[in-house]
Amino acid sequence: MADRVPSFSLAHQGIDTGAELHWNLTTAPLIEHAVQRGEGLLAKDGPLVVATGKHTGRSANDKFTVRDAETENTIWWGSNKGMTPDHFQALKADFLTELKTKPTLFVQDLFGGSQPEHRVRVRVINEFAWHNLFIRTLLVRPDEAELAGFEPEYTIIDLPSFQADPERHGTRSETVVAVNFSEKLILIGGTRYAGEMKKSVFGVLNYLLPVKGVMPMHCSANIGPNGDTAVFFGLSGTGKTTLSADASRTLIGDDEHGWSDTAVFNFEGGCYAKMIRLSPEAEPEIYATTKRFGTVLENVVMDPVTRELDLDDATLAENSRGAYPIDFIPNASDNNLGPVPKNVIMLTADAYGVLPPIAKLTPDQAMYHFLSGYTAKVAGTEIGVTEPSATFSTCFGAPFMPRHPSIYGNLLKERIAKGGVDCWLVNTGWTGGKFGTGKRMPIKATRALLNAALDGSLNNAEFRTDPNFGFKVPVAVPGVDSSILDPRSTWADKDAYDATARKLVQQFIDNFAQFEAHVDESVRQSAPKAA
Ligand SMILES: Nc1ncnc2c1ncn2[C@@H]1O[C@H](COP(=O)(O)OP(=O)(O)O)[C@@H](O)[C@H]1O
Ligand SMILES: C=C(OP(=O)(O)O)C(=O)O
Ligand SMILES: [Mn+2]
Repeated sequence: MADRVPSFSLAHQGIDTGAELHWNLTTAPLIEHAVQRGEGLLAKDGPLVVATGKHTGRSANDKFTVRDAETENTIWWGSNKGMTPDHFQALKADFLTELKTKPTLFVQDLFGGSQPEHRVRVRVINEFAWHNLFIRTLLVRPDEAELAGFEPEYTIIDLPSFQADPERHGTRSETVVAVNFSEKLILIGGTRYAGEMKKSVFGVLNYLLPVKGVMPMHCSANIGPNGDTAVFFGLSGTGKTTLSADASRTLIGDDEHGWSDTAVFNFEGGCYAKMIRLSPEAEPEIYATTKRFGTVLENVVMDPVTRELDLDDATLAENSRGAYPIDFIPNASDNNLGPVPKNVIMLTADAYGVLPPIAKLTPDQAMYHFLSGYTAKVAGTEIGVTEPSATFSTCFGAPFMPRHPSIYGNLLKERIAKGGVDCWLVNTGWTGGKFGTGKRMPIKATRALLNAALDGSLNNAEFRTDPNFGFKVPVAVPGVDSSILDPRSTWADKDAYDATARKLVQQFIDNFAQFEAHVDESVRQSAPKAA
C-alpha cells in the first residue's frame, strides 16, 4: 500500500469522515490520482497542469483571524481582520459536515520550517489530489521515522468547493481563509489558488517565531561564493524568486525564511515561481523546471493535443505559477540554511519609474523602507490602464504578518545593528518613464547591479545622494549602462518625473504616519522629502 498512515488519526482530532483517505502519498501516486480524477493533465515533458478558475491569486480580503483571548493582544488588528469565535464555530461545523460528504480526501503530514528547533508540524487535509501534491512540494517532508509518530500541531482543511455564507460565517464573500490560533485550525474554502495553503503556514510561523527570537521574513535567500548570505525582501512580483535563482549563488529558498542568532534558514522545501513570459535566457534554472515530472503548473496555457506549453499566454491568469521541489534548482542548498546575512536587499517593482535601480541604505533608511514595504504595480490588465497604483505592505508582507510591524521591525533593527550588514533598495520596476511610457528594468541589468552589491565592489563606487529619498545612488557601475542609474535622466519629460516623484514622496509620508510613534527620531528623519 502506498499510503503511510501515522498512528495519530483524524478521529484523534475529532474529525469524522467516511471518505476514503489517502495518507502521505508521494509525488507519482498523487499525480496519478489528479489525472484520473480529471483535476489536471500532463504536459509534454511531465509537469502536471491545472487551472484554478476564478481565483488565480490570493484572496487577501477574505482572510480572517479569530479574535479571542489568545489573539486579542497578540495580533495587530490594524491590518488583520477579525472573525468572532461564534462565526468560526459555525464555519467549522459546516466544514466538518462538508468533509463527511466527500468520497475521497488526501492528507499530508508536513513541517513548516526546515530546522527541527524552529518548525511546526502541520497536517493538511485536501479535497484535491493536486493541492495535496502542491503542499507536499512546498513544505518540508518528514522522513519515515518522523512520519510514523507524527502528531499535528496545526491542521489545515482545504475545501475549494466549500462556499462560505457571509450571513452565517461573517465572511465578505463565498471565499474564506480563517485562522484560529487557539484551536490551531485553518479553514480554507471557496478558492482553488494553491498559494493560500503555503502562505497560511507562513502566517503561523510569523506568529510563533518572534517569541523565540527568530525573525521571520517574506524574502528569498541565497549564498555567494564567499559564504556571504543575501536576503531579498519584496512583495509579490518584485523578483524574490527570479533573482534568488542565480547560477553563481547557492539557493536557500525563494519566499519564506527565518533569521536566528546563527543562521538564515528556509521555512519551505519547494519554490513557487511566476511562469508568465518566463524567459529561458533570463531565468534558465526556473525555466528548466517546466520540463520536469513533479512540477505543478497552475494556470499555464497548454495545447490540449500536443501538450506544448505556452508560457506567454495570459488567458487563464497573469499570475500563472509553477511549484517544484527546491532540489529542481541545480545549485540549491542541501541543508536549507546559510550564515547570517552580509547583505539585505529590499526589492520594489516601482511602476512609477521614480526609484533608481539600486540605492545604498543606512540602517535607519532600511528600517524606514522595511516598515513602509513599498511597491507599485499596474492597476490591472484591462486595455487603457496606464496609471500605476502604489502598494504599501508593511514588512513587505502585511497579509502574512499577524503581529505588530514593530515586532518584526525591531528584530531587523537589532540584527542590522550587530554590524556588518549592508542594506540596498533595488527597483526591478520601470525605467525611462512610468508604466505606459517606460519599460521594465532588464533582468540582466538588475542582476549585474546585484552582483556588484553582493560581491562588495559596489561599496567602492562613487555615489550621489538622491534629492527626494536621501539615499546614496551609484554613479557608475562596471558592466551597466550608467544612464539607467539616474532615473530622472531616463525620462524624456523631466517635469513629469519631478511631478511623479513628488506624488510618490507624499504617498510614502502619508503611509508612514501610522509608524511614527513606533520608531526613533533617526528613522523618522529618513523619510523622503520632495526636492
Ligand atoms: N528586472 C527584473 N527583476 C526581477 N524580475 C523581473 C525583472 N523584470 C521582469 N521581471 C519579471 O517579474 C516577475 C518577478 O516575479 P517573482 O520573481 O516571482 O517575484 P516574487 O517572487 O517576489 O513574487 C517575473 O515574472 C520576472 O520575469
Ligand atoms: C505565492 C505568493 O508569493 P510571491 O508572489 O511573493 O512569490 C503569493 O503572494 O501568493
Ligand atoms: Mn516568489
